[in-house]
Amino acid sequence: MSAPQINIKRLNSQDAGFKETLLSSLSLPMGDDEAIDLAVARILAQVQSQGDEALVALTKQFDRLDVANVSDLVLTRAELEQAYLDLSPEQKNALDIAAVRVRAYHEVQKVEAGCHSWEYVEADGTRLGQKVTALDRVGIYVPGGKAAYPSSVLMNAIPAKVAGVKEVIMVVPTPDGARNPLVLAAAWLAGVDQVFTIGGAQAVGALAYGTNTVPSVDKIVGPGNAYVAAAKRKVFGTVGIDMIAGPSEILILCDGTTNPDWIAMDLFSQAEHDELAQSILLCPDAQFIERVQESINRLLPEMPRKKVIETSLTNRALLIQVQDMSEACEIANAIAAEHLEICTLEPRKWAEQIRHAGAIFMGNYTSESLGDYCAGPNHVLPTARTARFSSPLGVYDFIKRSSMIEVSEAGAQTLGAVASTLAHGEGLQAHARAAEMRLKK
Ligand SMILES: NC(=O)c1ccc[n+]([C@@H]2O[C@H](COP(=O)([O-])OP(=O)(O)OC[C@H]3O[C@@H](n4cnc5c(N)ncnc54)[C@H](O)[C@@H]3O)[C@@H](O)[C@H]2O)c1
Ligand SMILES: N[C@H](CO)Cc1c[nH]c[nH+]1
Ligand SMILES: [Zn+2]
Repeated sequence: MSAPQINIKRLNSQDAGFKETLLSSLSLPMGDDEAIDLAVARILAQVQSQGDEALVALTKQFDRLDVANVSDLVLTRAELEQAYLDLSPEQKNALDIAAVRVRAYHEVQKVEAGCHSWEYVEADGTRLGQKVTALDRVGIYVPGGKAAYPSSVLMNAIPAKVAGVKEVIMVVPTPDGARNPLVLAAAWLAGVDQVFTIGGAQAVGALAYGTNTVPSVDKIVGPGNAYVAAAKRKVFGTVGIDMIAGPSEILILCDGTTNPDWIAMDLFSQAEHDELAQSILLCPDAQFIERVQESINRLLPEMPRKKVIETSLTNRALLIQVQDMSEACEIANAIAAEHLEICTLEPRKWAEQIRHAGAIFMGNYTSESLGDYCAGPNHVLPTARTARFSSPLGVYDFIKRSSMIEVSEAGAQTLGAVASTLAHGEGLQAHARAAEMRLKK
């Protein structure tokens, strides 16, 4: 019996109106849905006014977890450690290796991405510089509605700890009370300081405003669904946020030299996250696109998450025939995908033409899924075309900079004259006088 045909939208870059059709098929940034916005505003107000009591009620309502007291939503460090100790040797080893690799990458990032203080001294002795300090306390949101994400625990907590954040507070929903042992173990391994089993907008509200039990934080990071995204947008200003990371995306550029089964499975790998996830293939070879479609049809029925994958592929995926690889790169820059795989003979050559992508995976052996778990770079990445202006979560998200200025007596003479002239020009006499008073008579 032949495999059922999965209906995936086909486009050709030569079609009339291709660019418009493509752009209108891409994901929109999350958090713009009016009904969700309203629901989230109510939840945040409830958390702000009722604190712990609201957390208990909302966790019962949305996660079907009925606890008598908010203390039942707290996980102790001992529980986290026990979860780690109870892992199978294989799981422990995999988690350890992933944590070591993620830490190593972010240690290098801390040095190379300018996450250190610096200063220089001018000829007259004036010192100027930048002081870098880690945030005091951050909240990490670990999604848990449709799947459990131990890898996201590592990706959020490790860079925070590498940056020097003293307190990392984690929230993770446990629908129906189901705690994922790998999530708890990852929290222990990454050095998370406190964990609360709460999720959604109520968890974001608790971290932003604080309750008697949940401490308020300075910044909230981590991906989540539309409720989490809307809540993060709303609390921004009270606390910092990293970005609004939406449903997963993968864009594959392939010259037709890769095993089509590999391409099909890589498309599945992001589609299986969410019905709203988006998988796109750009390829100049029409016959190869047919072979990928055949692989999809044959491989999908054996996937445990085939329902989610099929919905995502039929509603959101695109198989696009392009003129050549150069055009594929141009289109990839317009899409600005979260994950970009370049499955070609000369991946580095094409990567040079890419300006916009959250993460670029080069070569046939670099499946995106390696990056999700253990390559080392962060898997929390900009989605919905925001890679045009934002970057992966990193050590730099957990630090801030203060400008340092120490003007010498000699420096005050030259700078004082300049400041005085400009201040008078702005009509700000006190500014001028403050500079002039320091001038030698
Ligand atoms: N970019 C990344 O790094 C990354 C990593 C992992 C997951 N993801 C994405 O994160 C998302 C995770 O979503 P999820 O749903 O699995 O978990 P989630 O933890 O983000 O959301 C679950 C919470 O949503 C709230 N909620 C659900 N329905 C609600 C309703 N009707 N009203 C109010 N609140 C409601 C509940 O409080 C629940 O605890 C997926 O889109 C996935 O693709 C992204
Ligand atoms: N691909 C997700 C980010 O879009 C991250 C992830 C976690 N686990 C598996 N995948
Ligand atoms: Zn993934």
